[in-house]
Parts: sequence; structure tokens; C-alpha cells
Amino acid sequence: MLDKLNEPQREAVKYLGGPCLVLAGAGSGKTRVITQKIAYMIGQAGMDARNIAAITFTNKAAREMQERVGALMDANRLKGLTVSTFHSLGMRILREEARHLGYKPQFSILDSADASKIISDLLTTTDKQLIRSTVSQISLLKNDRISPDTALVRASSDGEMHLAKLYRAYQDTLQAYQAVDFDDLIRLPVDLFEGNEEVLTKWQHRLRYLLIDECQDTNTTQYDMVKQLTGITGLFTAVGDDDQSIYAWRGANMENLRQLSTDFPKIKVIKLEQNYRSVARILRCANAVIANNPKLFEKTLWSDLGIGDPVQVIEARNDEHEAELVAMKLLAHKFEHGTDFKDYAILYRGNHQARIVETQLRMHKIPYTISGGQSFFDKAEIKDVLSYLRLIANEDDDPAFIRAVTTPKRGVGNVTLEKLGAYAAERQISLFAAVYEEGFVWQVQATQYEPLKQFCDFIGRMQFEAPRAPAGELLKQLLDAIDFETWLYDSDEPKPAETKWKTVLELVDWVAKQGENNGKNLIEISQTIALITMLQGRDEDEVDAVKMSTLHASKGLEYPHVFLVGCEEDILPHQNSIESNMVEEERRLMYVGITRAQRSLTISYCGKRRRGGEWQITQPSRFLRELPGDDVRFSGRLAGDKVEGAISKQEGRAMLAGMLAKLGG
Ligand SMILES: Nc1ncnc2c1ncn2[C@@H]1O[C@H](COP(=O)(O)OP(=O)(O)OP(=O)(O)O)[C@@H](O)[C@H]1O
Ligand SMILES: [Mg+2]
Repeated sequence: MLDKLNEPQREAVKYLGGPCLVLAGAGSGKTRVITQKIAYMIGQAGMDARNIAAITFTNKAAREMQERVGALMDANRLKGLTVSTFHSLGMRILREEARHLGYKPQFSILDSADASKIISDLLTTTDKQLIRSTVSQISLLKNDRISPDTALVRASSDGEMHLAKLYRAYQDTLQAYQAVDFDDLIRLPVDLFEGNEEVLTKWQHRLRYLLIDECQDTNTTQYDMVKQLTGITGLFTAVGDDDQSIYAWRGANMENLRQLSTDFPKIKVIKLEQNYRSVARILRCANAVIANNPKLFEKTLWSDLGIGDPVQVIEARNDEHEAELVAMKLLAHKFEHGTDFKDYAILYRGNHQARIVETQLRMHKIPYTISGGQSFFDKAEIKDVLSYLRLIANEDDDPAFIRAVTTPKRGVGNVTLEKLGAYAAERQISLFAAVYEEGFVWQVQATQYEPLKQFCDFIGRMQFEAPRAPAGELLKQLLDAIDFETWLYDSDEPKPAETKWKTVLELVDWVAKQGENNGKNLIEISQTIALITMLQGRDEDEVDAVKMSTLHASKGLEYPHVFLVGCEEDILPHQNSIESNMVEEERRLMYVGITRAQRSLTISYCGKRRRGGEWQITQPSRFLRELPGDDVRFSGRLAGDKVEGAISKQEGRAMLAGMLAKLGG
């Protein structure tokens, strides 16, 4: 098994004597070290899978890792192995230790939309910008492990005082709902470990060896969790690349890589230098761009996969033309090389860039999937159904209560809900609990009360069934009972209603599969869904489709042929980052993008682009000027041409040939 590794990789896999840090550039096999090491520890070193935890950055990465390890050894020996994100590990710890923190094990997990809603209520504002900035400031406080009380004490200006008070109120609201947000999933276990020796020891014994992928993107809380869990033995392997640190905006701190050597002086540092992913020209482009950043560590990267074609940099007239060019170039390339759609990825800086590309792909009948964008689970009809599941898991989840009780409308009016809200607030109990209190019953007329009571009784029955019935079946019953399909058709035109109902049926299938494959009941499934929404990653079946993704969500992945679109000033680097001196992080993002490509890379930018309804002249990204001239074929302004934006003759011929062949077949 170890034959498939180079010397330093093998060394990293076999080293079990203490903490180990693998520091290396993109595509050098860091993730491969982790999967092979898991197999090595179980297969050769005789360790129990239950004592090993591998932590990755996204659900998708976790799934892939599980599969890769699964291919290396028998499923039986992998029983109990933990492969998860920091957040799902945190959730597991929290669920088991909830009572130590004043939570019940079926707490709800709020996604960022729910969190924003709470902040918006507390601030009594709908100003999106204000809400977003408040949410992110609170999140940064949490990730730096600053509690509301500490924030209050430390506040040195009116603004900070205001934020601290808001943070306090927000946290109290979460507690009242028996809900946590994403940051709490890590912060709360870390606080618990710090204050409770017994609990910490239990988990240290359980998870004796940790492997951490993408270590450059851990934030302070996550880093603390690693330190706590590995304790004095320091049995872990961390792999990372400071040049790929792209989550500073979420509190990630690549200095943690250096901090490891301070906290664990005996740490063994291993460097990898051979890249197994990309042809030389792509790699040289990546190296040239990142050379413009100051270095945390010295690294070199080389590859012997051949030199490859020049990287293409193309200019389009405008954003729509850019999307069209990409679609046509992709088709031409596909016909010429006999590749599949799934060999291609289109990467972009921000989700808003996706729509225009999608339109062109559809026009050219190119199948695609999107990750890192608006998730399946974010759709309104899905969130409606999920509000029921959340409420079944945790009846104190007031936001879920309100959504469910009003969807479909069941004769519970706003006035009644307001009365219920006021009563619950005064008694400091949840809306659900308030329904059953005599004090409330007296306040409303029987006709108003009856539908409320029926609703709560129904939830109660579902709670009783949930641990007993198959998840998929129960969800079907639920949808029947609330007559969700009829409601969709009543509240929308037939066409969109049909689409929505199909989406809901997809959810039913997905839930049924989760229940059958993983033996989970409806309550357990509803808790994990919250985590899926956070970082892309529903199972995308291996369909033959072009992958569209944000640069952030493409981290750790690789694709044979990559299109990187919108390489312009103000997009990549992003406008905010230029203004706030964060261009280095954007350069790392560019580096991540380039290094996803295995065999070919095409980068595009536009001459102008529509923004807020107006045309704006755009400038090519500064990063394009950092590319090495010998390895790149420029067209457009950067080559001193006038933009014609046409496809080359050769490409045109290949396309034509392909289309004729298709017609013939
Ligand atoms: N020793 C090796 N021999 C052959 N192929 C390898 C070897 N090591 C890694 N690879 C392959 O190289 C590619 C990149 O590996 P991997 O994804 O582990 O790199 P990485 O360092 O984690 O990259 P990133 O920084 O982008 O996360 C994968 O396709 C992997 O299978
Ligand atoms: Mg990796």
C-alpha cells in the first residue's frame, strides 16, 4: 500500500511518535497522506478505528475521504471511524454533553438565515447591510472565544458596548429556543472541555488520534479544540498550506500553522514538493502568482506530468459574451478531445456570477451542477418542510414553530399568534409550551384556540412516532396530513407549484435514503440537515455534468479542465479587499483556483460588465499581469489586440465536426 507514496509522504504516514505537520503546496498529496495514514494506522499499526478522527473542511471532502479509505480496506475494520467536519464533530459532542450546557440533546441548529432573522428582530431593522455586518461581528467574537460577558467588560466605545449588548441578547434568545448557531457548535464544546475535566478526559480517550486536513483554515476555536483533544500526548497529524488560507473573513488564522511549532516544540515537520495534479505550465502560473505574496514558509513545487498547453487568457466584450465564450470554448474543447462534461469546472469569485453562466450553459444544452451556491436546502418549500422536522426534534424552537404553524395557513391568525407570543415571553416559555397553559387558553376564543391545539397535538404525535417509524415513511405521512401539495398549488401558479412539489419529493427520497443507509430516524436526520446547508454538499450523483463552483468551495478538489471567469479588478481581487488591504488573501484565492486544474486552464475577463443596472468599464485583474508570459497565451487587451472575441478557426472546425458527427449519429 505504501508503494503509492513518495518518500516524504511515506515518512508522514508512518510517523506515530508524536505530533506531525505536513506543510506543502497544492496538489502535493497532503490529503492523500491523511487517507493513507488512516488505513496504515488501522491496517498496520493495529489501532482501533473508533479511536481515530479525521477532520476535513467540507461535508463533501469528508464523504470523499470516507470513500477513499473505504477503497483501501474492509468496511468491518473501519467501523466507528470518525470522518467529519469540525462542525459535525462539535455537534456530536454537543448532543452527548448537552445537559452540561443547559441544552437538551435535540437542540436546533440555526442556519445563517435564521440567525440574521433574530438579529433583525433584535435591532428592529431590515437594513440588510447592517444585519450582515452585525452577524459577522458576533461570529468573529465567537470564533475568538470572547463570551458576551467578556465583550461587555472589554467594550471601550459606545459602538462596542452596543454590539456586546446585542450579542448578549442574541445568545439569550438562542438559549430560549434551545438552539445553537454554527459557531456555537465548536465554541460550546471548547468551553465545556475547558471547564469540565471529566468530560474532556472522556473525549480524549475516545478520540486518541486526530488528523486535520486544510489546517491553514482553522480558526481560534477550532485550533483550541484540537489542542484540548490531543492534550499532552499531542497525537495528531495536521496538513496544510499557508498559501491556500482563504477563510480569514470567517476568523481563520493561518498563523495557527506556525503556532503549532510553538505549542508542540517536538512537532515533526514534513515538506512535500512534488505536485501530482497539474501539468508544468499550470503549476508555473500558480507559483508565479503566489510569489508576489510574502512567505510564511519556504516551499517549492514541481511536477513531471509534462509541460501541457499554454494557459489561455481571453477577453470578452461583456459578461454575457464571456459566458457565451466559455460555453462555446468548452463545447469545442470537448468535441476536440473526446472528453466528458464532468471533466470541466467553471469557477468564479462570487455566487452572483453564476446566473449569467448558467443561462448560457442552458442555451447550449450543457448539463451542469452547482455547488457552494444556493443550496437545495435553502429553497423556501424545503425550509417549510424542515420547520416541521425541527419542531418535532425540539418543540422549543420558536422560529420553526411560527413557520410551521403558518404554513399551510390553518386558521391561526396573527392576533392569536401575537397573544401567544406575549404570553410565552411573559412566562419565559416556548410558544409550544404556552399553548398548553391554562393561563393562555383563557385569553383566546375557542375557535382560535382549537387549530393551535390541533397543531401542537399533531406535532406531539409525530414526536412519538419519530424514533419508531422509518424516516421516509413518516415524512410522507406528515406531508399528507398537512396536505402540503394542495397548499403549494393553492398558493402558486401550476408550473412553479409543480416544480416545488417535485423538490419536496426529492427531499422525501433523500430522507428515506438517509434513514435506510445510516439507520437514522427523522429527528437525527433533521439535525444533520442544518450542517449540510452550511458548507455545500448534498450527494451529487456522479452525473455527467459540468461543475460550477465558487473558488472557496473548490478548495481541495481537482478537475481536468478549468475555466476561471471574471478575472477583473473589483471581482478578483474583490473590491472590499482592495479597500481593506486584503489583496494577499485574494491572491491566495487565485492560487487556489489555478491549482484546481489538472490539464488545461482558461482564464477570462470582460471589457465591461453590468452592475446594478449600469454598464461599467472593467480592468483585467492585476493577477493576470503576474502570470509568466512564456506559459500563457493572451488574447484581447492584455495581448495588445482589439477584442474580437471569436473562437479560433481550429476550434470552430472542431465544433462543426462534432456537431456533424452528432447529427449523423
Ligand atoms: N505519491 C503519489 N503518486 C501518485 N499520485 C499521487 C501521489 N500523491 C498524490 N497523488 C495524487 O495527486 C492529486 C493531488 O493529491 P491531494 O489532493 O492529496 O493533494 P493536496 O496536497 O491535498 O492538494 P490541495 O492542496 O489542493 O488540497 C490526487 O489526484 C492524488 O491522488
Ligand atoms: Mg487536500
